[in-house]
Order: sequence, then structure tokens, then C-alpha cells
Amino acid sequence: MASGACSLVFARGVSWGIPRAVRVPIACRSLAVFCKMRHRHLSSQQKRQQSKRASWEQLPVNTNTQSHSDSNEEDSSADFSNVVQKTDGESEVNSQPDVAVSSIEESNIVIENEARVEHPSIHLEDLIALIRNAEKNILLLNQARVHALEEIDKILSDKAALQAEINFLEMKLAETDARIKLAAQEKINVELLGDQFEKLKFEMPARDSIEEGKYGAFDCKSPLVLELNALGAENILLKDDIQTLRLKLSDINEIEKRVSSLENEYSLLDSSLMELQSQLTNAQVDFSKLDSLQHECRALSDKVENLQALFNRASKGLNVPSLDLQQYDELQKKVNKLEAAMTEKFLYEKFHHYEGILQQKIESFEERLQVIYEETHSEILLFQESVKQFGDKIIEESEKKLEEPSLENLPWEFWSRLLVLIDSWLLEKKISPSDAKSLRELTWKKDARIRDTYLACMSKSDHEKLATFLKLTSSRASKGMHIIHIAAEMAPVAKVGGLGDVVSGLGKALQRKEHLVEVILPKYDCMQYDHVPDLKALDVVIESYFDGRLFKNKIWAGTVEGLPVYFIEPHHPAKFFWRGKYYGEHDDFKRFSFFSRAALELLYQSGKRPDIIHCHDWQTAFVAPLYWDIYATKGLNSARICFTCHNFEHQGTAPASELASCGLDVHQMNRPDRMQDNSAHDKVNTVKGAIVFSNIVTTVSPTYAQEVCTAEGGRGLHQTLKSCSKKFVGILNGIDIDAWNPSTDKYISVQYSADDLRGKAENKDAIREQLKLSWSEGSRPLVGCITRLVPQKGVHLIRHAIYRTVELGGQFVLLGSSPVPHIQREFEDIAKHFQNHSHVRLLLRYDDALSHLIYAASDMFIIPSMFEPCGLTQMIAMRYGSVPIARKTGGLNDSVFDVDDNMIPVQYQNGFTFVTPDEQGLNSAMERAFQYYIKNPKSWQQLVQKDMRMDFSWDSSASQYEELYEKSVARARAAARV
Ligand SMILES: Nc1ncnc2c1ncn2[C@@H]1O[C@H](COP(=O)(O)OP(=O)(O)O)[C@@H](O)[C@H]1O
Repeated sequence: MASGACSLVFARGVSWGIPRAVRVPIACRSLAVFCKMRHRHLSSQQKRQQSKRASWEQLPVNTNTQSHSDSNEEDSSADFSNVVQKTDGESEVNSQPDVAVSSIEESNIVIENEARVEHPSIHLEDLIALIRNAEKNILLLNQARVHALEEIDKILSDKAALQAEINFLEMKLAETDARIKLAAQEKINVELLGDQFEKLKFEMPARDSIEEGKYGAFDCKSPLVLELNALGAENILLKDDIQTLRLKLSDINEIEKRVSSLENEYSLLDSSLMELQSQLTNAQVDFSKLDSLQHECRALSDKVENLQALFNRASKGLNVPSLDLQQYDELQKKVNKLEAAMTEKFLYEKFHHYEGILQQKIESFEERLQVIYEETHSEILLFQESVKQFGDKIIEESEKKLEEPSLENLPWEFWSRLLVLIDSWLLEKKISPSDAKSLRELTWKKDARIRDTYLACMSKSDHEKLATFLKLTSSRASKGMHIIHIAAEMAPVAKVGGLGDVVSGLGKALQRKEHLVEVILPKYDCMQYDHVPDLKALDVVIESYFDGRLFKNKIWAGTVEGLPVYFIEPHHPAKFFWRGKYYGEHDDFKRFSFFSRAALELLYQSGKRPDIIHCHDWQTAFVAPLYWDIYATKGLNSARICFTCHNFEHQGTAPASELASCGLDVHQMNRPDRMQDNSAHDKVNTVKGAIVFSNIVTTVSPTYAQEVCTAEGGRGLHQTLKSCSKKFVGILNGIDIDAWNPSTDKYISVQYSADDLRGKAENKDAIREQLKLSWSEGSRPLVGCITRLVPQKGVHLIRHAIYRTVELGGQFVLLGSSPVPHIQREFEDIAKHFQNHSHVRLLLRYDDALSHLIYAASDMFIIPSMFEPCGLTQMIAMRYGSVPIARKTGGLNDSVFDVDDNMIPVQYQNGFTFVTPDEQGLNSAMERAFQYYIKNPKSWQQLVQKDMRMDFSWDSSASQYEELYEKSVARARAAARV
């Protein structure tokens, strides 16, 4: 019954474009909303089932179907009705005047006939609404007419202004003509004078000889000479006049041009005026049509009212139970007679025709609603089932947890918070450095006593806690090292690129190896603060030196990814880390030299005695020279310095004088064997400084370490690196396999693993849906690319890969952004070009969540870098079963091995590579990948599974770092003993 009611209303709402008399019942609406919600939360299995069904939810929803009259009354039932209406392909009702005319014409027949159906009152309302619509349209047309008249007025006044301008110009033209004539006359005069002058010159010798006796050989005051001079001067004046007139003439030509362009404009305006006038005439015709329609409608309305009254009377008669059959028959006859009298025969037939159509529609809507109801019901059952399963699982897990000796497996956050607590006591001078050291050692050894103490006094006051903890302090020897990373990035709290991933990935891996790892970062205003839920300001101020004076720094502490992190917030008027971005400021050199100095000051003032201080890239490269030049002599001398260069393209060079700000001695440092830049001698190079001053120097892959030792790859530092080759090594980065794990990833639509790849296909469907890519051929390979769009990444080849993918029959999704304005613009143009394309989508932004989905959804992953120190995307892609197509350079050469390379053992072959960084090279690798994908689906799947099982974790890389640290520390201790 409810479904029938819904259908009837939908049909009317659609046909008439009038306010709905009856709304979709609440139950129907909530079902629709629930279906949407449910659709989002389906488990993988349910989604698979659902995608197989021809779902009503996938039907296109037309948001344009409401007429202006009911747009204010939209509710969720409107969405529902739109779906139904569009499905049946009924015509849309438009509020534009010209369309309204035809809608009314179409509708008239229905009005008259529907008056005979069982809901006459609703039709009358419909009719009234229709008439109102018509009136509104008439109003609109009137407004348009007034507007057109205003336009005409405006055009006419423009025309008058133009005419005045033309008149003025014509006057000027006449004036100039007169002047030209005058000038011509004067020119003739000049020529005559010139002739006279020549004649006189000719006559002069003769006259001279005749009058020599009278005036002497040559007298400058002779009348002839004077006359000649006067004529010469007049000649010059006349020449000037001619010049002026010529200029005026050219002015006049200009004016003539302008006049002709104005005339053109005038004729254009004239023609648009004509057009407007004809439009106005058309509108007037429409208006008169509407007028007559309005009359017709009124007449019809009267007829319908009469009919209504008759019907009502007849129906009343029919409903009175006491009337006998004869009376009923008589009444029926009367009704029939009245019907015959009031309705023409053809109307009656049409009525039946439309009634049939209406009936069919009602039936089909009812069927559809029934299907929807059944589907929704089964969804509800499934959902209830999954909720139950989920609940059972939670109960099971919590029971398990209760049974487990949970204290053994406390998360890293627990220990890191404890460390932060100890450090805050130390910095606030509540405990001595030696007590802090003992407590820290107990913590990083995960000693049960400190664990129990912490758990026992969690609710106690700080003072009581302190007293209990101090009871624990005793000196203990430690096997692990105390490692401090000083960096500009750390994922996920402050990540720009791979550096951020390395700091947290390596830090966590070293922590797992029982070392005490801490990180110091700038406190950027634009950090992802939600990744440091326990962030707190310490009750301490650290003063650090800069530009000849001391500045205060506020210290914040919290845990990120289970690691204790200290954030430095400088109280410097330049607000160094309050810029809304990480890098790219004019004073980056100052910002990061300040930070490097403040980080060391924090270590120094906290009394920590780390074994390793590990700094990264040019931003914290200052730490190495500052440590040995200033802090080691001050007493912070327990540590060895490790410097990792993640990219030799950025070396942090600046005029040597800028080094003085952080307290380094410019004369001492700006030397060829220290920080002086190898090509510009008036500059210092911070990366060079760190190479020279560090005990361990690393870069992020073995191949890149070799490349930077060549003149081509070293960017001016190859000689420095060669001279430090004993302490320089390339260690391939790992990836954080917890953060990048397709079987637990919360950002992707469906989790999956190498053992069950079905979820991968569902992620592909999900991204196609999200990005509105075509679904038609599900087997099309999807090529992904996630990158910073900088020349290093081979932007021209990325661009080429987009077009080549389309040619090869694939789909392409790019996620990236560029700090280089012209590259960003270029890709914006490409994105625009493909914005409605079925197979290409470019998303020019940084979006961590979307990056996860792209890795999961793509079949192939493009990395055509010009050079690549390590590269993480190829490893992440493989972990998600996306096969890399990469250029053989740097870290890509150490992690992607071609499936067709016989020199590589089969178990390591994992992708498609090319050497020459041009379109042919890339084409060859892409074509091989597409062939493989299309022709050997089974082998492709095996390749995907193999890639997913490859170990790119930090474990082995962290072990290499550990070994380097240990050797360096051992050497230092041995040296100290000597
Ligand atoms: N536009 C983006 N949105 C989200 N993540 C991105 C984007 N661009 C790059 N990334 C991420 O940044 C990291 C890139 O690391 P890497 O391959 O070493 O390149 P680089 O450090 O040179 O930028 C990866 O984790 C990658 O997923």
C-alpha cells in the first residue's frame, strides 16, 4: 500500500512540476538514506555481492527535475522521486518561460482526463498550480520585455552619443581639409620664393660686377644680401610649417581610421538592436499566446469545477448505503449523461489512454519499490549479521587481551610518554641529569620496575610521582645506544617527501632494536597536530644564540608513531616556523641554522649524553660543524655525528657571511677544506660542511652513492665525497610496513593481501567510481603515479606516459603537485584537458589518504625519474601489488629489477625498467608491461603476489645503520681510552 502511494506521487510530481500534495512516507525515505549509508559501510564480501546486482542505487540521479514551484519544498523524498522519474525517462519540467508553454500544452490533456480518475481533488490543485506557473511565466516575459526596452533605450542613447562624436569628427575633418588647402597654397608660395631665390642667386654675380664700384666686392649689408637672408629665414619657417602640417595630416588619417572603426561598431550595435527588436516581437507573440492559454486554462478550470461538483454529488449518491439499486442505477445514468454532456468523445478516449499509461507506471513503480524494499531488507539482514560478527570479534579480542599478560606488550607510546615525562622533569630541573639518565636507561630497557612504578602512580600528583621514581634510580649499564635525530621532517606529523618517511621509519626500526631513539623537529604552525595527541608545552625555556644575542625557545614534547619527539618553537620576531609552509621561504638558511643551533642547545641544557646525533639534509647539516666547533668544547661531547644526504640537488649554499648568525666562525669555516662551496668561493655549502664534520656520512642507496661520486652526479661535491670515501656509504631506505600495509590500511576501500587479491580489484572499482573514470572495460590496466612534479622526477616523461597509457588502452591517475610554478601550470592545463576524460584523471595536490587508495587501486606504477636518490614510491607500490615501471637510476636501480633481465634471479624480478630517459625508452617498458598484463593474466597475478611479498621493511637497512653507529661509537671509546 505504501509503495503504491509513493508511486502515484512521483508520477504527478514529475508530470506537472507542481508542489507535491503527498510526500514520500518517512519509511521510504529512511530506507533510501539507510541504503546509501549501508552502501558506504559494506564489508568486502557484501560489496562484491552488491556490485554484481543491477542496483537501483547506480541509476543516474537528475538534480534538475524539480520545477521552480517546488524547489523550496525539497526534502529527501525529492531525491527518491528523481531516481524513479529519471528511470522512466519522463520529460523534465523546466521553469524557463518558453519551455513552460509546451509543458502546459502537453499537460492540458492530462488535466482534463485525470479529472476522471479516482483523485480528482489533486488534479484540480495541479491545474491551479499550472495556471500559477503560467502566470509566473507571463510575469517573467513581462520582465524580459521591460529589460529589452531598457536595452533598446540604452542602445539608442549610445547611438546618439556616437552620432554626436561622428559629427564632431566630421567637423574636425572639414577643418583639417581647409588647413591642408592652406598648407598647399603656402607650399606653392614657398616654391615660388625658392625659385625667386635661385634666380636672385643666379643674378648676383652679374649685379656684383656691375655694382662693384658702388658697394665694393662684397658687402654683407647690401640690400640683396639682406633680402636673401630674410628669404632664407622665411623659407625655414615655411619648412617648419610644412612639417607641422604633415604631422597634423597623419593625425587626421588616424582620426579617419577611428571614425571608420566607430562606424563599424555603430553598424554592429545597429544589427544587435535589430536582433533585440525581433526578439522582443517574438516575446510579444509568446506573450499573447500565453494570454490565450491563460483564458483556455480558466475555461478548463471552470469546466473541471463543474465536473468536480457533479462527480462529488454522484459519488455521494454512490456512497449512501440506504439507496436502493434503482436509485443507484438512476444516479449512475445521470452521471453517465453528465459525463457525455460535459466531455467530448475524444477526451474520454484519451483519458483511457492516459489512465492506462498511468496505471502501467504505477505498477512499474510498485514493482521497483518492491525490489528496493527486498534489497534493502536483505542489506539490513547482512548488516545486522556483520555488526553481530564485529561485536563477537571485539568481545573475543577483549577476552583474549584480558587473558594475555598485557603488561609485556605495552605499546611504544607508553615508553615514549614515560621518556617525555622524565625529560620534562630534567628540563624543569626537578631531577638531576644522572637521575634522568638512570630513569631513561630503565625506560629504554623496558624495565618491569619502572613500568610498574609508572602504572602505579599514574593518578598521583607530579610531586608524588617524582618521589616514587627517584626511589628507582640506580646506575645501570646499557647495551643499546641513545640516538637523537635532528630533522626538518618526520612522517606523518610534518612530511613533505621521503625524508619524513625515513626519519620515522628508521627511528621506529632502531627503537625496535632496543635503542633509545628521540627526534627533534621545528614546531611548524602547519604540522598535522592530530598525529601528536599528547603534545604538551614543557615548563622550560631554552635560550639559544643567534645574530649576536640570545633568543628564547619554547619546548614542546609528545609522541609520534611511538617515538618521543621534541618540538622547538623559537620566540624570534621573524617567526621562523610560523609561515604556513615547511620550505621555500626567502630566509630558509636563517630559519634552519637557527633551528640547528637551538636543537643542540636543547641537548646541551638538558644534560643528555647521546651516543649518536643523526642529522638529515642541508636543513640540519649545520649541526655537524656546530657540534664540533662549539658544543663538543662546551661539554656535549659524548656523541658521534651521522649525516644523511637524501638528495644532493639541495646543498644549502649561501653567502659566507650568513653563517655567522648561528655562531659559526665565518673565517674558520669558509675554507676549501671545510664549508667553502667548491664552485663559488664566496659562498658556504652546508652539505659540504656536514660531510667534512661528520663521523658517518650516508646517502640513501648504494647506486646513488656511486653516482654522486662522479662529476656528473655529484653536483660539485664529488671530490669532497671521494676524499671522504672511508666514511661515506649508501644504504637503501626501507618503508614503514605498518603504515603501508594493504591488509590493515584504513584509507583504502577494501583491505587485501597477497593471498587474497580480490580486494585489490574492488579498490580499483572504488577509485574509478570516486574519480568518475569509465568502468565499461573492467580489465583496462590502471597506471598510477604519485610524485612531486619537479624536473628530477622526469615530468616530461610523466606527461608522455599519460598519453601513451591512453593509446595502449589503459587508465591513468596522477597525484602530485609542483613547487615550480610553470610545471604546476603545465599540469593544470593537462588536467583541464582531461577533466571529463573517461580514462585519465590528474589530481594536483598533496593528499595522503588518496595516495593510499591509488597505490591499492593501480595495476602499474610509473617512476621515470631523471635521477632518484632512493625513491619510496616504487617500494610502496609493490607492497600494494602495483608493478613498477621505472628508470634504472639511483635507488630505483637497487629496488626494481626487470622481468626480462636474465641476469637477475627470477625471485628478484619485479618490474619493468628502462635506461635511456626519453620517450622511446619509456615506451618500450610500458609496452612490455601492457603486453604482459593483457596476454598473461595469470603470470601477471603471480608477479603482483611476488611484489607484495618482497621485503622492503626498515629492518635490514636499520641494521646497517646500527652497525655503522656501533663501529663509530666503539672507535670513539677506544680513542678515549688511549
Ligand atoms: N601529492 C602527493 N600526495 C600524497 N603523497 C605524496 C604526494 N607526492 C609524494 N607523496 C609521497 O611522498 C613520498 C615520496 O617519497 P620519494 O619517492 O622518496 O620522493 P621524494 O622524497 O623525492 O619526494 C611517498 O611517500 C609518496 O607517497
